Amino acid sequence: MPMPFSILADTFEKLERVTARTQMLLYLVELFKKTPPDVIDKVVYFLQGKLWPDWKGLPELGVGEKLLIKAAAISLHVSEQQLEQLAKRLGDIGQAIEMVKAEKAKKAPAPGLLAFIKRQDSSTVGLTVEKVYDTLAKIAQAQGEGSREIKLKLLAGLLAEASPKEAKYIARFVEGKLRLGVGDATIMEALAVVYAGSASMRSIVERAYNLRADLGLVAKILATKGVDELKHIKPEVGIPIRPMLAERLNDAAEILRKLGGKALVEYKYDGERAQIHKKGDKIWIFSRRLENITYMYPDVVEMARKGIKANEAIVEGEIVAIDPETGELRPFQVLMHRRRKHDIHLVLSEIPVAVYLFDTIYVDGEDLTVKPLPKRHETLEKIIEPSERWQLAKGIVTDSPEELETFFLKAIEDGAEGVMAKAIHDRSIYQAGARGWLWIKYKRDYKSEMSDTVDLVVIGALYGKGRRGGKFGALLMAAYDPETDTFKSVCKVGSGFTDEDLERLDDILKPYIRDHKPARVDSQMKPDVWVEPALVAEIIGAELTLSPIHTCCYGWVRKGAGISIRFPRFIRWRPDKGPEDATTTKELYEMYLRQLRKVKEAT
Ligand SMILES: Nc1ncnc2c1ncn2[C@@H]1O[C@H](COP(=O)(O)OP(=O)(O)OP(=O)(O)O)[C@@H](O)[C@H]1O
Repeated sequence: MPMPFSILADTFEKLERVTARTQMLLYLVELFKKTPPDVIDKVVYFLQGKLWPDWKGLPELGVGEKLLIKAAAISLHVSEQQLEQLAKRLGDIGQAIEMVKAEKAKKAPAPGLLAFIKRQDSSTVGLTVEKVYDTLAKIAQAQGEGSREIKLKLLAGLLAEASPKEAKYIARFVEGKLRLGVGDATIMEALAVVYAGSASMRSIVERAYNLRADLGLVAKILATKGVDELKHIKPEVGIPIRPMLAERLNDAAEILRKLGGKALVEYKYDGERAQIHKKGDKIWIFSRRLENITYMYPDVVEMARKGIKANEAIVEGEIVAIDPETGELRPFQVLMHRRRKHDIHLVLSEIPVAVYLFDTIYVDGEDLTVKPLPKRHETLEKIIEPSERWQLAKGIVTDSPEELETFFLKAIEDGAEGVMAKAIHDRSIYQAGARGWLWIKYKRDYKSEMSDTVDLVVIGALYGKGRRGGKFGALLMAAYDPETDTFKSVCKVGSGFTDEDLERLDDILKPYIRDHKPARVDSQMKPDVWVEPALVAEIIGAELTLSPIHTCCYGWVRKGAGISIRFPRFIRWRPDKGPEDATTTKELYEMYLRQLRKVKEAT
């Protein structure tokens, strides 16, 4: 049974206006109930605002504003100029198209019999989700010579067939501006309700998504084969796995206690996490956010091809910039220059890298995520052929806090960020997508009371004063709460920015500015403009404090108060992190408790 695209357009309209996550969930449940199982993947991709997972490295739509206006003008029989002006006035091309289309429909002459029949016919079938998806996919795949014409024709045809509302959303999708503010976790919860009978089954959907980062695919397996099938999902080469993450502590003895007395302690390299997949001669590299970054590291591809002895494998390591002369480690910022350079081959010698491997997830048919760390490590050692720039992370196994502390100091001296301590007991499995106490990071002290930075998400912006009048001067920042899939306010940060940071702020924020509070944002403080949670920044402050205004951990420590940061300072953007990778409310709570303990010990 084909699914009318109008159902999706109606849902988009509702989602756009929603201000509470519970309501958002209800709309999604309603939508999935109306979705035939064989198109659920497409519906999920539409909700994510994409045609396929980013990591697939498939082409994007490749339709700019100009082409969109041209296609819409053809389909509407109006001039491009006319449409462009209206779009400018409304600040939204989608809305302009909708308006002109609705106006035309009203003015259309009384239909002759043929047109009447045609209209009746198309209104019963109308545009289907499949047709819209397939046409958009064709538009994306049109590459090379003559592709502009093909894209134009396909898009104009699609817009001509659409109703005014459908055309609006198609245009927004094409522009990459279909920002519904629906998080993956909320989609998963709705899927669990509809196809597995209860929201509590979200964890099974989540596990599958953690091992196969393709929510459309996971939804389709669930909808067509049932929840049992999801339980048996294994990693697959070429499909990224959501990475295992670490908790944090700053005390060697406490770290060892938490890990069961004895641990593998490794350098925590300050670079970019890389999940390297190998199948025969083919290599993929995925980032911490599961983007396909293979093209950025042709040198690492070569190293992996030579340095992995297995035929099929998934290994993890940190790519670090090194000094071309001395081979010493260089900081993360140096590596990030590679992201900004267009001609990668030019920077290969300018910014050489080394890879320090620390885990293996899959080797020649064997799913290692369910195996304890010592077994995974042993396998890693077996399949790696080390070379100067391709080796295992430096590490020791220890049960002594003193030894751990000395190793930590040595790591810092060598240019690492600190150490990663990892459990080595029988239950030390690879927890894909989870931040747990099996891995603990111990980072350098930033010489202030607040001993570690946090990564917070921008949810609002405030205009500056004086010299900065009329431009943004401060950001409202939030922590992520995975339980409720919401972003809770922590602090307003207005210092630490360089002049250059401030100059770029307007441009960086622009695509995410909203005229109402985004549905997943939980904040009592009202900024000058709301910002859709998308941008992550690293923040440090003097200390964690209790605040009556901020909603992070509200009521956890004291009734009527949340946790905030005193004297927060911006350190840097974290483009390698998505909003759901930000510091969580629970982490801030634990940091607050530790700080409290330290203060007590000192007095
Ligand atoms: N030996 C190592 N083992 C595991 N991870 C390592 C190691 N060395 C460096 N890392 C990096 O440390 C990160 C683990 O810290 P965490 O799970 O908190 O992620 P994160 O939030 O990106 O960390 P941070 O913000 O502290 O850099 C990994 O994602 C990886 O990039």
